[in-house]
Amino acid sequence: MLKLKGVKSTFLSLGAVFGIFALLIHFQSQWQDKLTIVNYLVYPLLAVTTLFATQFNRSRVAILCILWLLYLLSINNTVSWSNWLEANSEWLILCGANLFLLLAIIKDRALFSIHGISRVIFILACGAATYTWLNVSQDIEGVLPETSFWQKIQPYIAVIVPLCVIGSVLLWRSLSRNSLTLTALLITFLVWSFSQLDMLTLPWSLIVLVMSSVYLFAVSTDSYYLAYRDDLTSLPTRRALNQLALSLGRKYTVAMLDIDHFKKFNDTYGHDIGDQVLKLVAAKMKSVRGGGKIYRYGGEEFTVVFPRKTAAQAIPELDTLRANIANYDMVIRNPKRADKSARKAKKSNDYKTVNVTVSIGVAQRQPKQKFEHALKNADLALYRAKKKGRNNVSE
Ligand SMILES: Nc1nc2c(ncn2[C@@H]2O[C@H](COP(=O)(O)OP(=O)(O)OP(=O)(O)O)[C@@H](O)[C@H]2O)c(=O)[nH]1
Repeated sequence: MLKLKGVKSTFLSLGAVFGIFALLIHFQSQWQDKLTIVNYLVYPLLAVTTLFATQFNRSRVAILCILWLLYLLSINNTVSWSNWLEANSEWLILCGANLFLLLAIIKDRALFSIHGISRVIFILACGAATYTWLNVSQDIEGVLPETSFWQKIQPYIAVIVPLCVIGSVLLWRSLSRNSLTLTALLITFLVWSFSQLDMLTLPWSLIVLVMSSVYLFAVSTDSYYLAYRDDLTSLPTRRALNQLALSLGRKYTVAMLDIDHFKKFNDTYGHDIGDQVLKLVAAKMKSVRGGGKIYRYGGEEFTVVFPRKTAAQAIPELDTLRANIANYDMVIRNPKRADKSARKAKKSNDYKTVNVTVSIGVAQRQPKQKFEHALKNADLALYRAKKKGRNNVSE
């Protein structure tokens, strides 16, 4: 299934990178004489990106950088296989595309381990499979019907048709996964194919320089998300909340939200269903109005911060949120079929509907008060909300 975030980030990234290439082509005269600097810069940048990617366990990006490095060395005739590559351009373009597809399918695993060896074997197998395909495609071309339709298609069977298939798979994976690494692979594939087919005419060192920057951006953004986003709910974590606290002004309101009787819920339905409920509550919380910023504080506790808002302004928004959650019939999949979408599960009667309520404690920051103190007051207010019988907002 397509993910809205995946669609957005894929098209934004594609637009940004191809926009940069368009600008580079447009202003060619301005940088032509500085190409030697680019030629020197690209190698250290590739090395830094490889180290950075390895450090953050993004082995696929590290492999990409190593492949680019080998390619640059081969086109500069510094390695022994340069001439062979030049004579086998069809193999080169298709093998490159197959490698990007392979990297989109395998997982990020530590490079310096048994997985590193398996990656090398996969890459060699990719090269061999490409070679076999090019031979087989010649046989296919030989047995095609003599009709004009097949004769028109014939020149494209060996390279263009596989490129279109690979491009479609990469596009689909990027749109449906919301992963910057997959988007970077899609961009790499497009840049590689367009350049090899002479549709993008820029020096390779410049292309690789731009691509290395794209990888650095992808790895650092992914790492930021890893550190500041909660894995289960995708909400920012307590670490991100502490970061926000540093930039808050004098006036703000903090709310602590806790799911009622969640231990009993877990005991009744199991931890997996508890996890699904946490996700659904988090998704519902994202709809809070009034500029509320949502964080997963920990466990089944969430924090909402309303910058520049008084408690009186925040409470109606929080009460609407509380009511929305209480009235929300949550469709829960059977955890054994967690791979199925809720809609499919609904069709097959393999679902149940559950409801939860939440209690919310609110505190407005008092003059000269630190963020931790305001948070503590919100926690005390939450305690009062629980005492009052839960499913309410207390100040
Ligand atoms: N499924 C799941 N459960 C969690 C997670 N984090 C915390 N919990 C559970 O949340 C429950 C919290 O229970 P308590 O703090 O005793 O409170 P409660 O049952 O919600 O009761 P009240 O807060 O008094 O209404 C515990 O059973 C935790 O195991 C999580 O990530 N997933």
